[in-house]
Amino acid sequence: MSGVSGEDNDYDVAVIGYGPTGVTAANLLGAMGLRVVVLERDAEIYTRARAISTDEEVMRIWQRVGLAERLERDMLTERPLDFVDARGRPFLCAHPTPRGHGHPPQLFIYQPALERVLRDGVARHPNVEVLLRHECLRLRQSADGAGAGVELTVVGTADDSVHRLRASYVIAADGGSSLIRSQLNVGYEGRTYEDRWVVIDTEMIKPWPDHDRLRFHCDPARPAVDCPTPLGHHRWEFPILPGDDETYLTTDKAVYALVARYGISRDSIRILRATVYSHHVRFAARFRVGRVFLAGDAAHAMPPWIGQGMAAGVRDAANLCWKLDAVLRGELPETVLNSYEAERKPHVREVTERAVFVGRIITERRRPVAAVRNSGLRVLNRVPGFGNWLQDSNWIPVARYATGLQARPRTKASGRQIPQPWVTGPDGVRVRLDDVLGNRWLLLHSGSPTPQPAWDRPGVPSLTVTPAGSRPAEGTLVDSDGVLLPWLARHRTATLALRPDAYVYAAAPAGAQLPPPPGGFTPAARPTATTTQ
Ligand SMILES: O=C(O)CCc1cccc(O)c1
Repeated sequence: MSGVSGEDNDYDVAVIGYGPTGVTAANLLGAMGLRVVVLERDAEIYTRARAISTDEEVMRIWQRVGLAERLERDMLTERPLDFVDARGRPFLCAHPTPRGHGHPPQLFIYQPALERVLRDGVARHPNVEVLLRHECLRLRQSADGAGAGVELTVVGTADDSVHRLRASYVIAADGGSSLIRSQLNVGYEGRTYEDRWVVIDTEMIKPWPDHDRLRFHCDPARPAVDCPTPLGHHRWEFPILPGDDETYLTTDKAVYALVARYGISRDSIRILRATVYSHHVRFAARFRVGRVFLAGDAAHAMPPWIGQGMAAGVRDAANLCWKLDAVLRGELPETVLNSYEAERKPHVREVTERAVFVGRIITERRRPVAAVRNSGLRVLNRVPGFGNWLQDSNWIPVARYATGLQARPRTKASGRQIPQPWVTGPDGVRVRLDDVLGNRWLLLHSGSPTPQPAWDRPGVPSLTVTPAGSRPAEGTLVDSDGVLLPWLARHRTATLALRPDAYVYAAAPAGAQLPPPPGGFTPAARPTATTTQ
């Protein structure tokens, strides 16, 4: 399969780091037909992986590369979440409800299994070359203009071979201690928490009561995370307190002593690994240096309390990859790549602030404050719907871009991602919305479409949403679940210009003209739908 560039050792995109961010980028870029090289220092999937959850928006991204259904088979859904006091009594309970992205709202994962499926997904793309045990020693960017790109000096650590590769762009997804970020001299400001945590992955041998719900044990003496993870696993996390012997705490003996407090014995779990981690709040000073983009933990780090660290990296990959594809194909000017940081950084900051806030609730060590917390939240929790409100509207901040790649003037719909209900496509088949949208620019109308001459070009198809019960027809999609038309009405919109990531670029009320497309916009026609599960 040929990509945009042609020469051997000459790639459209080099992805450095093959964790969840890198492997998602490789899947997205691979599906776009670009010529990609992935460089990964390690020989195997990292078994001491950290993430244990993901969410519906991230599943929507993996749906785009045809992997959501397969991944979900290895995930746990519909698991409630309790904050419990030192005696195990819940004071705050939440059962996540969907936000309308077409997937379960919260899914627990076993990261090594997830990465295996994502890597197998990359193997579908002969245009993606994966070089394990290869490290990028040096990057050199050549000046803009014809032939501009990045030269990578790469060492194969198996045989110390040195290679020179070229790529038009680089995605550095090489983790929190990113060598690429250091090479670029980009700061990584923020803080690292004093308390380190021992993170324990176990295999469940015999279930115990409440083994299948996420519980934050908000015990001021020693808080703990106790979380079901799929494929027969269970995760525990405990802080290392002043006076603890860190090395001892990772031994089986110490771990069994820690979990014994929750009635768990050697008959219930087998310890797979216990690793010590620090929590950080950090942001790269810049997400872009010329043709190199920092993504995932290389760009930002947050504490784990709302299960969003990995998700943030996957969102980075999704935001960046379609823009790189458009620029490489000459469909959009290079300047749109600045919108990556403009869109991602504010959202990551907001999510990080939320994680910090929730962490404060969980890890409160002052007994009197913890007592007030418990009784106050217990009262609030009895207010009907509070738990769900917490999950729905305030738990994980929704990405709504205030700046970035969107038209002016902004409308109520601008910068939002359209929900993803099930719809009936033109061929009468019931599918998720994105499978009809097909990862491309598209105009979506309700009612009788107002002609939009500024958008009239082959690469921007139009679809009209018709009410549930309508007959499927060419150029329409039936809002069979009754979600899209009310959403458009609520956002005072009759026509939307959607970006390939299903975010709203521009919106107009009935009879009005959309603002024009971005400058230099020359989209090529794409196939009708690109994703099948
Ligand atoms: O502590 C962790 O590692 C993550 C805990 C977590 C997982 C999923 C959702 C959530 O709110 C927290």
